[in-house]
Amino acid sequence: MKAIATAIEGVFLIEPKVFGDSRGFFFESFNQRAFREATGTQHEFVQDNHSRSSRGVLRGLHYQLQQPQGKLVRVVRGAVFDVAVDIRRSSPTFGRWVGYELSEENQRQLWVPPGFAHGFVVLSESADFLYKTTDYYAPQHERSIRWDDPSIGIQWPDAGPLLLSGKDQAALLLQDADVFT
Ligand SMILES: Cc1cn([C@H]2C[C@H](O)[C@@H](COP(=O)(O)OP(=O)(O)O[C@H]3O[C@@H](C)C(=O)[C@@H](O)[C@H]3O)O2)c(=O)[nH]c1=O
Repeated sequence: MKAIATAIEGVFLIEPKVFGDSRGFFFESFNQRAFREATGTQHEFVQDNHSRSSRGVLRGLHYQLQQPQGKLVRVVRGAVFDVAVDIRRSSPTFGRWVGYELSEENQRQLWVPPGFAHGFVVLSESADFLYKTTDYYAPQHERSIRWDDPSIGIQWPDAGPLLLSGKDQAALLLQDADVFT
């Protein structure tokens, strides 16, 4: 696998080594030793999640204020534009975002460390989104920042009419949200 540094330190775009042959393909979708070496971290993953969404579904921007989760995310069907926003107040990149298309075709993964808000929008008819997390789901600590917060200025690609959960429609602006120190 190849871990490509992004504009935000600690966030990596990961390209697995894919072995194609006449039967199809094979790749290691997660290898703890390779992941730790590539990212320089010692994280342990404790939960795997799978969501399915249709075109225009936007989930985000989510984080857990306590029990913050690092997330290793990928798409096994369809395509999404996936975004990580640095919400660590003391970080030199506080409020900055990076975004990448992750798809069934490019088989890319994004490593979103703890301390970031995360979200994605679905670009294909449907998308199956898989991710590993470094801490357990803790709904009482869940928070959501507005996907269109002008102070963050994420340049979302056009995905047609958007569909958000009630929770995400009621999300806060970054300036009003509790974030990490
Ligand atoms: C995230 C999560 C949800 N749930 C339940 C709660 C709820 O009834 C249902 C749907 O939850 P949500 O609406 O929060 O799902 P969703 O909007 O997909 O939330 C996810 O969005 C992406 C962007 C992330 O980064 C994730 O960490 C997570 O916050 O699933 C769990 O049981 N465990 C979990 O880990």
